[in-house]
Amino acid sequence: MLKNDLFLRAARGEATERTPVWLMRQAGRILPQYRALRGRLSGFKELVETPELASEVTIQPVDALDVDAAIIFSDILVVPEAMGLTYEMVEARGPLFPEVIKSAADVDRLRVADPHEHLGYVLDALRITRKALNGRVPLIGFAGAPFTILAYMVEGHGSKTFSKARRLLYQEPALAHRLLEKITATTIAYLQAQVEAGAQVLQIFDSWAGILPPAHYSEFSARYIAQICAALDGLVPVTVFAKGAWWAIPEFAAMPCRTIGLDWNQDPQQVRREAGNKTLQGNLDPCALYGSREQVKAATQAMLRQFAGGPHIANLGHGVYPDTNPDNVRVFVDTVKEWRG
Ligand SMILES: Cc1c2[nH]c(c1CCC(=O)O)Cc1[nH]c(c(CCC(=O)O)c1C)Cc1[nH]c(c(CCC(=O)O)c1C)Cc1[nH]c(c(C)c1CCC(=O)O)C2
Repeated sequence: MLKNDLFLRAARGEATERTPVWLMRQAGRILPQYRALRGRLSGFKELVETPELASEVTIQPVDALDVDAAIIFSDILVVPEAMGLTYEMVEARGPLFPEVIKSAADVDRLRVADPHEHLGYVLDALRITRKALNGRVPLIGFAGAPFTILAYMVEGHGSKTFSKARRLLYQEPALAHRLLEKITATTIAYLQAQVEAGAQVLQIFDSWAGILPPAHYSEFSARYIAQICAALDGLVPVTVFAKGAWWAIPEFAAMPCRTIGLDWNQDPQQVRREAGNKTLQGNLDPCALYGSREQVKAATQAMLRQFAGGPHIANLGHGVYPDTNPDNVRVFVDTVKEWRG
C-alpha cells in the first residue's frame, strides 16, 4: 500500500537501502506556497481547524521538498484547548493563553477530552490527508509531551525559563501531578484516535524537557511519556523527541517507543551506546542551513557519518527556522538521499 515505506522500516529497526529524511516543522513558513495560503486566512487557527486546508499544507513539503514522510499540520496546543483552555496565536509573537492554570479549582474545571468530540478537526484532517497522499509517504501524527503542555497551560505563553510552571513543581507537586494525569489521559485517547484516523507513525514533542533538572524530568515528564508509550505499544512506531534532555536517554531506551529524537547538542554515538537497539532521529543544527550549498552538504554528510552503526532517520535537531531558504532544505534532503554510508 505504501509506495515509500523507508521511514517505517527504519523506525522498526529494519535495514533500508538509504536513510529516510524529513524535517520537523517542514509544513509551514519556509514554503512560499504556505505563506500565500496563510495570508488569505484570518489566522493560524483557521488553517489548523479547516481539515481540507490543513491537509493541503501537510502535503506541500512532500511535493516541494521530496521528503520521506508527511507530518499532519496542527499544533501541540490543540490539546489544552480541547481540555477547556483556549489559546490564541498572536501574529509574530506566538501562543497566548488568556486564562492559565493557577489553582486546584482550575485543574478540576479541565476535562479529559474526548478526541472525537473536541479534536474532530484534526482527525478529519488526518483522514483527508491519508487519502490524498495515496500511499506516497507515511503520515506522522503527533502530540506534545504532558510536561511541555503543562508548561504552556501554567505559564500562558512562551518563555525562556517557564519559571511559573517550574515553580508549581516545587510548591504544589501533587497539583502538578493531577494536571499531568489529565493531560496524559487526553493525550493517550487523542493519539489512539489519530492512529484510527490514519496516522502511521506518532511523535511526542517534549520541547521544554531541557529546562528541568534530571530528577524533576523523571518525576514530572518521563513517567508520563512512558505511560503514553505503553498505551500505544504495538499500534504504530512512536518517536520520543525531548529537546535538551540528554541525560534521559537510558530512560527512553527502557520505554516501548521505537525511535529517539536527538537535538544538535547530543552526540549520536553516545546515544547509540545508551539507547540499545532504538532507531535514532536527527540531528543537524537548524542553523547549519544558513550556510552555502557546499557548507550545507558537508554538514549533512558529517551528521550522517555520526549516526553510523544503526538505524537512522535524518532530520534537524529541532524544527526548521522560518527564515531558512527552501533551496538549502532541498540540498539537505538531496544529500541524505545520495548518501550510501
Ligand atoms: C512547542 C511547539 C508548538 N507547536 C509545536 C511544538 C513542538 C515542536 C517544537 O518544539 O518546535 C508543534 C508543531 N507546530 C506546528 C506543527 C506542524 C507540522 C510540522 O511540523 O510541519 C508542529 C508539529 C505548526 C505551527 N505552529 C506554529 C506555526 C507558525 C504560525 C504561523 O503560521 O503563523 C506553525 C506553522 C505556531 C507555534 N506553535 C507553538 C509555538 C511556540 C508557536 C510560535 C512559534 C513558531 O512559530 O514556531 C507551540
